[in-house]
Amino acid sequence: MQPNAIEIRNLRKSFGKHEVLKGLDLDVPGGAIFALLGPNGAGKTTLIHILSTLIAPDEGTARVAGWDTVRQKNEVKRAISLTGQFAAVDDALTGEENLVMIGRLSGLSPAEAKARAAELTAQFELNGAARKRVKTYSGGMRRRLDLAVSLISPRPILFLDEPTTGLDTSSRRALWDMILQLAKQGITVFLTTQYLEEADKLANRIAVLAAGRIIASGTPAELKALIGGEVIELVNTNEEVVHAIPTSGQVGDVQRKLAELLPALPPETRVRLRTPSMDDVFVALTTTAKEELTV
Ligand SMILES: Nc1ncnc2c1ncn2[C@@H]1O[C@H](COP(=O)(O)OP(=O)(O)OP(=O)(O)O)[C@@H](O)[C@H]1O
Repeated sequence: MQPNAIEIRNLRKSFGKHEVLKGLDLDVPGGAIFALLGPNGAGKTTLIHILSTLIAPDEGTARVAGWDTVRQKNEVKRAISLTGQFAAVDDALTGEENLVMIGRLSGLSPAEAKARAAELTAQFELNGAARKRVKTYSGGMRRRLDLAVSLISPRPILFLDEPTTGLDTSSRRALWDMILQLAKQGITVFLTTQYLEEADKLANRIAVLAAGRIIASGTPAELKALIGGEVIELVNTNEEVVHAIPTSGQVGDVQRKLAELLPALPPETRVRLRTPSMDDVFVALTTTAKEELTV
């Protein structure tokens, strides 16, 4: 088994009095396509910014590729690609010129940069557009170029912040295929999305961020079991649900799942078992996400 690509422990972040992340714990296995689901303002981008060293947490730790995001920033940066952040695409240049320029900035020779640009324009189906200025690109082409640019020098972990927001269905599916191909090459993909369907199609691990906490996590099948199975809810003294864990409801399964969590739980945590609905699980998600759920 590969080690975890990302390990987050008790991560907290506030902006002024607004507490955005309220003590996150999360592991992302190496080689996974991991989807972080959550409504607008849940803190998804904030978490990506912490993981990619752009901002520091107030408390807790995050390790990316084994490196601490505060104390070992440079090592983290060398292990990750971040779409649309480190690599600013210049609208006045063509797609190819952008790729060559970023290739040169990443230390490739002119010939290597040209070769890598050609490879990436083919991989991201931008052949026809490579010689056109980026300002003439559609939203889908622009996203594909962003992704290509971030992959000029391949890194083991790729962050994609809402990669398909605003894209039409066919562009979205084309981008999903490309993300799946990257995962086949062994890249760990950490993406955020507001679309449950997207997480379901792409990801092998999903976590739902709402009100500053991970309210549910697991494989897509486990999350779906939340709809039809039972849910163990762990509730803190403020009546907040701190964990929602899918279970068959049988005594052995409940016992095993509680035993796994027990060492990390404050003793005053209360346990309840309930029949879930999709609305319960994704209660904090946006209307858009809820529409996707009913498709
Ligand atoms: N630099 C900042 N200063 C003040 N508040 C901020 C800052 N960055 C984010 N926030 C606030 O933190 C909250 C979480 O924002 P964030 O962008 O992380 O959410 P998100 O889940 O990515 O949302 P979206 O889906 O809308 O992109 C929001 O209420 C936002 O207004």
